[in-house]
Amino acid sequence: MSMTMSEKILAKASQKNRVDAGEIVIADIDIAMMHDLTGPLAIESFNKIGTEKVWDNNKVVIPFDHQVPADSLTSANNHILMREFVKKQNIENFYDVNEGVCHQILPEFGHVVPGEIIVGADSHTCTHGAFGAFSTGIGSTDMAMVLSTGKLWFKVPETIQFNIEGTLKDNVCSKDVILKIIGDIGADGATYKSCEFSGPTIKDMSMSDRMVLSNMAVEMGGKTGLIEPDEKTINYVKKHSNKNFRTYKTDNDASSLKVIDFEVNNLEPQVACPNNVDNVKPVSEIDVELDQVFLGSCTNGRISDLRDAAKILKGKKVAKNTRMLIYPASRETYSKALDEGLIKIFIEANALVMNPCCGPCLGGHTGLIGPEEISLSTSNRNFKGRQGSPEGKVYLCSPATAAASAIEGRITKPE
Ligand SMILES: CC(C)[C@H](C(=O)O)[C@@H](O)C(=O)O
Ligand code: SF4
Repeated sequence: MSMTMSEKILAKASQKNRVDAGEIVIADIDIAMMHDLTGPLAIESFNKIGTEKVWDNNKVVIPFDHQVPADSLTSANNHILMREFVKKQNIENFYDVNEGVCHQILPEFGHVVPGEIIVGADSHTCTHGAFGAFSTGIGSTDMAMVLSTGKLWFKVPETIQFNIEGTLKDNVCSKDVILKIIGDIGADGATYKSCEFSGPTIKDMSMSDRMVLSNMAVEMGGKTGLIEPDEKTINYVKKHSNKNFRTYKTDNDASSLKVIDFEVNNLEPQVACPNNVDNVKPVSEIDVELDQVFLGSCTNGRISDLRDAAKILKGKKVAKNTRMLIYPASRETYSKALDEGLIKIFIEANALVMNPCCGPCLGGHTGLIGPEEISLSTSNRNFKGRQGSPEGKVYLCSPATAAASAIEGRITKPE
């Protein structure tokens, strides 16, 4: 009987031959991730449940990334609480303040493989759908139940498949594709749907470009953001992980499947304007002066993103009245950027290169914007107050648009 990729993975995880959209299942969890901001609450709830040991200390992954290194006594105390938990529970997959953004380091360290169920106490856990895993964000109290039992209930989602065709023009990136999709269908256009990205344009994309699409599935309400594994997926996963895995694909005649077609041959670079992710316009329609440009985050802080930006910034300078902050998404990304001479290009352009972490993305650590300031950002959210002051404004774009705009000091088409 025909099923979607999500249905197949949830059926396997709940030991069933078949599940249907709308059905409630109790699934075995393969990976549970919590970070320095959501971990403390999950641990508090876990302690209330009273279970002595986590269900499987090899399946729990704990990265520190939101407030690293500690920027206040509160975050220092959170870190201490979590390090103690790591020790007591004998959690080997612990990544302290030096490693980088959770959604980047999970695949880098081989925790992500196709066909598994991954839950994270962070909404952008949908990023790992790019590897064909059913991966989704959950709350801290749900995480406490997972830590305690290794299981979680899910309502099986229906699927919207975004079938993307066409060749992207130079300097048009996967970020522009996902911004266009969200602009068209709206911030609630895929609420509780399993979003699936497919078609020839996706086949041509690298794993990092695919991660950008999956990462932003939640910004249109998606439960997850899947991409059918292919040779590129398998090569990446085999390089990073020694886990066994199985791949799944959606049957074209699955009854809960809806397909939406997109053609991207003539797509222009896109920008999401304040204060909503679906307030999307082509970059050529916007003319705004910038106080800050942020290149980084789990959406666009990977090595390919830094390369895209460096190509444009090479030999140029960031505009005088604009500051550019660059946060490589992980230590590995930082190290590659060093080897490839990208960091030198950034420093010579007068950009500020920071440590791998979430940075200004959620306005809770470094690089906040003040009242009336305007930020252009390669991250995924731009609601009021997201990067600091509620009177500040955030525009979202691709790394190429960010780099070109930093040089001009205003939102500019990358050329
Ligand atoms: C802190 C965390 C709960 C939050 C999330 O879940 O997404 C953050 O990562 C974000 O991007 O807003
Ligand atoms: S980089 Fe931003 S979106 Fe991603 S996990 Fe960190 S705060 Fe959330």
